[in-house]
Amino acid sequence: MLSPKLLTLVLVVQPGRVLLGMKKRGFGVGKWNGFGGKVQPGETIEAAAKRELLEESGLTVDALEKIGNIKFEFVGETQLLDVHIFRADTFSGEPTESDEMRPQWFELDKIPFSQMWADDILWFPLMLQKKKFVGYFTFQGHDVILSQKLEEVEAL
Ligand SMILES: CCc1c(NC2CC2)nc(N)nc1N1CCCCC1
Repeated sequence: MLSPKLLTLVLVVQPGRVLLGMKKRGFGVGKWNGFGGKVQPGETIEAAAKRELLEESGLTVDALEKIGNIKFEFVGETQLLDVHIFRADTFSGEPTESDEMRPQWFELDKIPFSQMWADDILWFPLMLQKKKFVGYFTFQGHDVILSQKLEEVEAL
């Protein structure tokens, strides 16, 4: 079995709103999502999360809070995706469009879940309540969830 592919995802949250990016190319193009991507060899997961956030949104963060870990299996593919999810409540800089992402603030009652990965509507409420969670999703293609496990945890 291949080792899981490590990925990062950062949600920047301010009172009453969350920053999402419209993915302009590559994996998940056309979806709103947090900011993230691959962990490079020799890089910590947290350093990768900060790097990807800066590259994709122009924002710099001091503190990232580990809030979730979700593993994704796609039927017919051997590589598991292992997404480490972080929340940032403070940042510096201005959200800036990049080659990858077009950032936009969304009020918490207007999150565009129909244009996001199908898992997001399930764990966003936990993230917004500052709960910690672990999950395992089996997808058929990119849109159909065949099985899911999502549980709150005391610590990650
Ligand atoms: C792992 C894919 C994925 C996802 N679920 C997909 C159906 C499996 N959900 C959300 N929000 N972000 C995801 N990535 C965050 C890290 C960068 C790549 C996209």
